[in-house]
Amino acid sequence: MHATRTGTDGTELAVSPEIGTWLEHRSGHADAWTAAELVAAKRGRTVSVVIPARDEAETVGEIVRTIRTTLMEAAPLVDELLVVDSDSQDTTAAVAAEAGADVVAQDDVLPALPRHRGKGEALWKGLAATRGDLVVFVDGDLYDFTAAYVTGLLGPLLTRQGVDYVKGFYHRPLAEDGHREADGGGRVTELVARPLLNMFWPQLSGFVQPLAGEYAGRREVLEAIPFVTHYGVEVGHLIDLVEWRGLDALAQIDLGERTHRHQTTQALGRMSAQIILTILDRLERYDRMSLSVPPATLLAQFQRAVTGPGTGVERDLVLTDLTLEERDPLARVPRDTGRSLRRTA
Ligand SMILES: O=c1ccn([C@@H]2O[C@H](COP(=O)(O)OP(=O)(O)O)[C@@H](O)[C@H]2O)c(=O)[nH]1
Ligand SMILES: O=C(O)[C@@H](COP(=O)(O)O)O[C@H]1O[C@H](CO)[C@@H](O)[C@H](O)[C@H]1O
Repeated sequence: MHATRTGTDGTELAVSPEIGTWLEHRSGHADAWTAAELVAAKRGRTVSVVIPARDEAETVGEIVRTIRTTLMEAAPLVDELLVVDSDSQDTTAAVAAEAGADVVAQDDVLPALPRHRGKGEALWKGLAATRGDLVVFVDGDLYDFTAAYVTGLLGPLLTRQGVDYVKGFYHRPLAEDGHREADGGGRVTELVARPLLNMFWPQLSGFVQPLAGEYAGRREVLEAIPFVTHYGVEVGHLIDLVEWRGLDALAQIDLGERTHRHQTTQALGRMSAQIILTILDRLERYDRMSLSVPPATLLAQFQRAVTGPGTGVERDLVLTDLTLEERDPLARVPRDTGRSLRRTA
């Protein structure tokens, strides 16, 4: 990829040489490795896959079956497959178990700790409940998941030196109600995360999908960083890791195309606010900005009235507490490490 472009006024624009070099040698494609090659590359290391799932009964079963049949039975690449049931109100847990996953309720992991809600909480609990040396995170709402998602993310971790964390990237169509916009997905990425990361952590500007829900890392690194409990978890990881390990310890892999269940615009508004608050928190944490007045954390949204007049604007008021909560690095949390994994040669 030529990391230069001509600006609107004809001037030559270019990403920094660091980004250009990183794009060249820390980006790759999922097809670069076969499962058999990665099994041979394990050399005693074990692999866990964690799927956070809240009300994903429609899609989680196929994802689990794909991993179990192709990456556990046909090739012993994945040693542990865990679905974290994150307060589902549907049959997610039963569907996942039937398809062959281990299943744990989010609140049943480290139950003595205070409870939190959110995706990051599900991921942190999944990390705590597994033992693999390498951990792969895959969302449970994917419609076109393939085993290459997992082999692609594991490739750099099993075959490259110095890589601690690998993000997936893909084309993200916006497909809903029979309408499909080829690259309309990743709305929070394009409208919120990418602009802010480019402004404040330009070294991360080479990530095609900084919010991708498919990524993998080395356990000792994943257990050394905090997990924001809500949707700020991905952006929090990227900032914390680039500050701690440096850009060269991060990689990204082309996984092709990804379609998933899309949330409403208002839900993405809440997600955006959580991501913005996470970035503001990191700006202060890394001494890049000091806010004389801390941001408010109550989000007021308005939706078409279903309960009749009450707000004076003929709409229902939806209030969300966006207080940033995060789990400490798991390495600091005493826990039963009794569960071990069979280590293959
Ligand atoms: O509190 C939560 C919120 C989300 N998720 C899961 O995290 C993944 C990504 O969440 P979502 O699809 O809501 O985010 P999006 O992909 O729309 O940004 C999905 O498997 C969700 O079921 C979860 O386990 N707990
Ligand atoms: O990338 C995005 O903009 C959002 C929303 O995606 P869509 O606009 O619904 O395709 O999805 C991602 O963001 C979440 C917050 O980081 C992640 O948890 C999701 O896994 C990821 O799909």
